[in-house]
Amino acid sequence: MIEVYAPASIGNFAVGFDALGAALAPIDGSLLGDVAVVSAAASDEFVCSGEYAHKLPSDASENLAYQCLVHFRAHVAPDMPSVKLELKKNLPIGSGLGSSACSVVATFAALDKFAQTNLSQVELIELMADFEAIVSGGRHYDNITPCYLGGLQLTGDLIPDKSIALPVDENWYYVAAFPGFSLNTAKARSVLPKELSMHAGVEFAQRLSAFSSLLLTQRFDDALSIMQDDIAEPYRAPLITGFSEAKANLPALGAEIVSISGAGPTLFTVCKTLEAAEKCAQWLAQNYINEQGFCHICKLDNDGTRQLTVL
Ligand SMILES: Nc1ncnc2c1ncn2[C@@H]1O[C@H](COP(=O)(O)OP(=O)(O)O)[C@@H](O)[C@H]1O
Ligand SMILES: N[C@@H](CCOP(=O)(O)O)C(=O)O
Repeated sequence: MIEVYAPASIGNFAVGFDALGAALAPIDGSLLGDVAVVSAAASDEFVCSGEYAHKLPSDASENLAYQCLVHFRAHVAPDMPSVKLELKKNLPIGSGLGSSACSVVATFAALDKFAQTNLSQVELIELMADFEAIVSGGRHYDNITPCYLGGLQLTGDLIPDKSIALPVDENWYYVAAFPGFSLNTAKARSVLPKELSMHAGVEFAQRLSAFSSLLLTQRFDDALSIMQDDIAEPYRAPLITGFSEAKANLPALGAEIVSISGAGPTLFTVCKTLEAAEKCAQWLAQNYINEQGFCHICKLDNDGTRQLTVL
């Protein structure tokens, strides 16, 4: 049996629409992500369990993890012995935490290990991105590569091997608050403008390249000072009840920045101290999340996707 965990991630990371993403590790040691378990069976079967399984279509053929298994058997490893695939769906759907990417990454990574197909990193990343694109309304790697590789990843087709890891200040804390309602990624992409002005395009390129260079040269405070999303946040904020209030209130509690995680409705902050992160988390618990929501103080998950059990 192979059991693989894939962590939640913050797509866009404010300055890198579709190009920057970070994997999350709650500091309380809990696992925030999906798990795929592959074991030998008499014939191929699929089971979806976990807290959010009931939010997914009951027909297995509509579950991305099952679709990954069907593709893997047909096109990657036709000789693989029959398997039982169990997806433990621990992340809410349409949350802005890279939920669909988590399922796809955990499943392909587990199947690759079980069948010993030894796909290259780039082959796996491409396969994973193909499947996430089925539901998200666009092909982007900013959940896939941080989820798979861990850390903060600058990512895309133009980038050698699809991804470059960027350093962050080890003192930074990330508060991720899921308000408890869903926002479909494809819908949140549909409200974005189809074109950027020349000015906006130049500014986006400047901001992302400066942010990356500042991180790479350890100028972390300077990087934070330009961490802002002018590309997606202005269009998506109206879709997220409470986001504008949070953005207005959290800086006074020590949030260096407040932005939307992925397509939302999860929001995230970057804080320089645990004390500030705790104050932000408390405010968010009282003012942003409902009974179905949750809030985690996190560091980056630098391990990315990993095996939990091998039997
Ligand atoms: N294993 C899966 N995990 C998440 N979503 C899935 C899965 N299988 C199918 N889906 C469907 O894909 C869509 C994912 O919605 P999306 O808003 O892209 O989620 P997220 O942003 O959380 O990844 C939903 O319609 C959901 O029913
Ligand atoms: N770059 C994408 C990220 C979507 O992340 P998700 O977690 O909401 O699926 C976008 O902004 O659309």
